[in-house]
Amino acid sequence: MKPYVISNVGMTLDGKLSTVENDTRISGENDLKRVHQIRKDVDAIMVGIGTVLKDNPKLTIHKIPLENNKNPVRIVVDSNLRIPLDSRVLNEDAKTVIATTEYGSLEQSEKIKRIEKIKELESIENVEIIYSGNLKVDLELLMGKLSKMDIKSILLEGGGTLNWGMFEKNLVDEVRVYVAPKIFGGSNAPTYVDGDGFKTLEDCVNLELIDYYQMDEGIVLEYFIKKDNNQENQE
Ligand SMILES: NC(=O)C1=CN([C@@H]2O[C@H](COP(=O)(O)OP(=O)(O)OC[C@H]3O[C@@H](n4cnc5c(N)ncnc54)[C@H](O)[C@@H]3O)[C@@H](O)[C@H]2O)C=CC1
Ligand SMILES: Nc1nc(O)c(N)c(N[C@@H]2O[C@H](COP(=O)(O)O)[C@@H](O)[C@H]2O)n1
Repeated sequence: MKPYVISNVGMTLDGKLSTVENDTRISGENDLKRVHQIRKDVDAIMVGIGTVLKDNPKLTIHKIPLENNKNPVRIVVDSNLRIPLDSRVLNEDAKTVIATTEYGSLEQSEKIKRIEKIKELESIENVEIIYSGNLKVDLELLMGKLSKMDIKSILLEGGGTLNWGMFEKNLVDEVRVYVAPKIFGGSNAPTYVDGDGFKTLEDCVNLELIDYYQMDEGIVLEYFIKKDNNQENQE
């Protein structure tokens, strides 16, 4: 069993998650409330280390009232333990899981030093390091481990590199995106799904539209991922 994964982003009409200079103001206030409602409905929120380094997000419920003082678990996918110790995701507002590799490109002695530093934070019992794969985090293995930790649902909040990793391995179940009526442009601006990309139509992910509605100045689109992708693409 793997957790149910909902992928959400706020993107421009040209699929950008930020400008080339990392201006990420895409969603309006109502859309951010919609995102925080999803945060409330899931067991965990997952991002890549690129997003932590660029945005320093809190990844808590703070745009709508928090009930029972219970934030979802925060998961940071971080192969080489680049997470700064003063990152907001390491504060005491919620539990944080750092998913890293057994052996990465990082010198083992350096990695051990970083683990020791993070373990000092573990004394406040809200940070846990889990290991899956080598060189980069094995996302399929990670999903199995998270499932065993009783994480049944995850909101995947990007960025483009991690989104690719999750789509490539067919680990996403549902997509909800806010599309702002803006064009950011720029081949170096992150898009919804970056990475290597699928090579042919036969390989790509197919989606089924389930709902769409206006929000702020943009539109929200909701899709299920078609799981019989290969069959679909060969018809
Ligand atoms: N508008 C929006 O809704 C959002 C915008 N963003 C933007 O996206 C940008 C960050 O995106 P990225 O730089 O692409 O970073 P990212 O957040 O996708 O993190 C990528 C990192 O994840 C790690 N990783 C480990 N194993 C992996 C695997 N198997 N597959 C993929 N990644 C793996 C790698 O260290 C990789 O560098 C920022 O500019 C941020 O502002 C991020 C989230 C939401
Ligand atoms: N849905 C959405 N719309 C935007 O316009 C955004 N810039 C983002 N960014 C994501 O939200 C994180 C910030 O979370 P906190 O408010 O700090 O809890 C950011 O890191 C992106 O993952 N999302």
